[in-house]
Amino acid sequence: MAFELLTPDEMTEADRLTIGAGPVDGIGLMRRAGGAVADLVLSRFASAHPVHVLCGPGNNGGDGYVVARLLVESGVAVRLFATGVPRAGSDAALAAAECPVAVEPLSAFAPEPGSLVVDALYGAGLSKPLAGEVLAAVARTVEAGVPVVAVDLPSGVSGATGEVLGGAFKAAVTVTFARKKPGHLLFPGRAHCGEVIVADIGISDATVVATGTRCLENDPAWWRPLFPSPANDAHKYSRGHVGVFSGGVAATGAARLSAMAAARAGAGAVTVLSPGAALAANAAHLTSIILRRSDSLEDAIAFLDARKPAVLVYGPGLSPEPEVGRFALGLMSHASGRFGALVLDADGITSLSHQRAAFFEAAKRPMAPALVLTPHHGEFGRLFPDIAGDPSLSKLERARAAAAKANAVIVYKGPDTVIAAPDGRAAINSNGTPLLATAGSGDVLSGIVAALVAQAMPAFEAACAAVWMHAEAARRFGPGLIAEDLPLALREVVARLSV
Ligand SMILES: NC(=O)C1=CN([C@@H]2O[C@H](COP(=O)(O)OP(=O)(O)OC[C@H]3O[C@@H](n4cnc5c(N)ncnc54)[C@H](O)[C@@H]3O)[C@@H](O)[C@H]2O)[C@@H](O)CC1
Ligand SMILES: Nc1ncnc2c1ncn2[C@@H]1O[C@H](COP(=O)(O)OP(=O)(O)O)[C@@H](O)[C@H]1O
Ligand SMILES: [K+]
Repeated sequence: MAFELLTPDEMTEADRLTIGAGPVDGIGLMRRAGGAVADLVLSRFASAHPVHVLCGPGNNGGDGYVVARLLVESGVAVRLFATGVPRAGSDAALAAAECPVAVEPLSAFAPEPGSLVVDALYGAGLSKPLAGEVLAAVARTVEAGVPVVAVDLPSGVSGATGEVLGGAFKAAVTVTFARKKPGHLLFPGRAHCGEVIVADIGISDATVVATGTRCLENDPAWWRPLFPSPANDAHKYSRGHVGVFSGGVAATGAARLSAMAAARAGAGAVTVLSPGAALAANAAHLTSIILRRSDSLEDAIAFLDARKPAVLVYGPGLSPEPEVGRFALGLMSHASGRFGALVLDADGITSLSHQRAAFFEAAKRPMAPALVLTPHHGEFGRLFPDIAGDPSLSKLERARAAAAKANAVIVYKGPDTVIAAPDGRAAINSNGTPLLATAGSGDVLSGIVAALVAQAMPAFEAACAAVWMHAEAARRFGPGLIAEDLPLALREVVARLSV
C-alpha cells in the first residue's frame, strides 16, 4: 500500500533503516532522489532555458547538486545558486564535489524569462522561518512568474504540519521521495506544492511500515474491501437503519439532507425523529424516509426499543443550547446499548461545549455507543478549546488529540479534512473541492457516515469513505452544486464503489 504518509522524522527513520540494511548508502539515496527530479525536469520542462538550481546547506541541497550535474550531463544549460555550504564529509558535500557547475551566491539569483527554478534549498530539515536572501529569492521567483520544481517540499513548507514558515515557493510540481508527507496534503502547504509526484528511491514498503506511521492519505484502495454491499437476502432493516433527529419547525431541512444522504449511501431504512411542532413541515417533504414524532428522551428511547436503529445522527438543525447537549448525554447514558453508534454534528457538538467534562466522561464508559464527531473548524474549537488553542499542534495532531480525548472518530472538516481514530490511526483527505463550501453539505456528510456505520463498516473506515464519497459526489455534479444535489449525486459514486 502506497498511501502511508511519512512525517520528516519518520522519513529520516526510513532513510536510516534503508541505509542500515544496505546495499544502498546515503549518497546512493541522494543520487536516486536527484535523478528522479532531473528526469522530471527533462520530461516536463524540456524547453526550459536555463535551469536555475537553488541549493541549501543540507541534504535537500545535496539533491540539488545531483540534479544540476545530471542536467548538465544531459546538455541542459544550468546555473547553480547556493546558500550555505554542505557540512564537510556529508552526503551533500559529496554531491557538491561531484557537481561540475560553478556555484554562485544565492544573492545573485535572478530568474530569467523562459527559465525554470529547481528549489533544493530546504526540505525535511526546515527548522525556522525563511528570511533574508532566501525570502528575497522566493519573492523574485514569484515576481518573474517562472515555474518551480520543488525537491521534496517547496522550501518554507513544513513537511510535518503544512505550515508556511516565513514564506514559501509555489511549485508547479513537487517531487518527493518514498511517500507523501502530511505537509503535502495539509493547507496552506498543499496550495504551494502543485502536482505532487512520489519517486521510488528504493525505500521498501516494509521499511515504511517499520517507521510506525499510522497516517494514510484517504483513498478507496485501502477501505474499499470494507465497503458494504447488501446480502442477497437482505431486508430493509438488516441493510442498516439510521435515525436522524430533526430541529424545530423553522430548522427541519438539515435533518432531511442528512436522512436523504443516509438513504442514498445504502441505509435500508431511515427515520426522521421530529418534534411534534415540526411534523407537518417534515411530512410535507418526506416520501421514502420514515417520520416519527419524538419530543423527549423517553420518545427517543421508545423508538430505539421498537425500531432498533443501528446509528443515530444528532445535531443538524438543532440549537447550540445546553439542553441539546444534555439530550445527547442522555442518549449516551440512558439509551446506551440500544443502538450502535452516534454521529454528532453541528449543534450536537456545539451544545456539548457546555458540558465538556461530562461528555468526555460519558464517551469513555464501556457501554457508550461508538462515536463519530464531524466538526468544522469553529465547532472543533468550541468542544476542544485547549487542543484548538495549542499553536504547536498541526491539524493532524489536533484531530488525533481530540479523538483520544473524546474516545471518538473525529472528522475535522475543511479543505483538508482529517479523520482520526482514538487508537491513533489517521487519514488526510485529498479529493476535497470548494464546491462543498455550500450550506448544508456538512449535514449530508453526517448522513453518509451514519449509513456506512449502520451497514457495519467500522467507524474509522466509514468516516474516511464518507468524506471521500462526499467530495467525489460534488466533483461529479460540478459547478452549481447545492447540498440538495449531493444525495442523488452519491448514486454514481456508490455504484462505482460497489462493482
Ligand atoms: N531522508 C531521506 O530518506 C532522504 C532525504 N533526502 C533529502 O534530504 C532532505 C532533508 O535533508 P536535511 O535533513 O539535511 O534537511 P534540509 O536540507 O531540508 O535542511 C537542513 C539544513 O538547512 C538549515 N535550515 C533549515 N531551515 C532553514 C531556514 N529557514 N533558514 C536557514 N537555514 C535553514 C538547517 O539548519 C540545516 O543546515 C530531504 O528533504 C530530501 O530532499 C534525499 O537525499 C533522499 C533520501
Ligand atoms: N474549500 C473546501 N474544499 C473542500 N471541502 C470543503 C471546503 N469548504 C468546505 N468543505 C467541506 O464541506 C462541508 C461543509 O460542512 P459544514 O461546514 O458543516 O457546513 P454546513 O453546516 O453548512 O452543512 C465539510 O465536509 C467540509 O469539509
Ligand atoms: K525544497
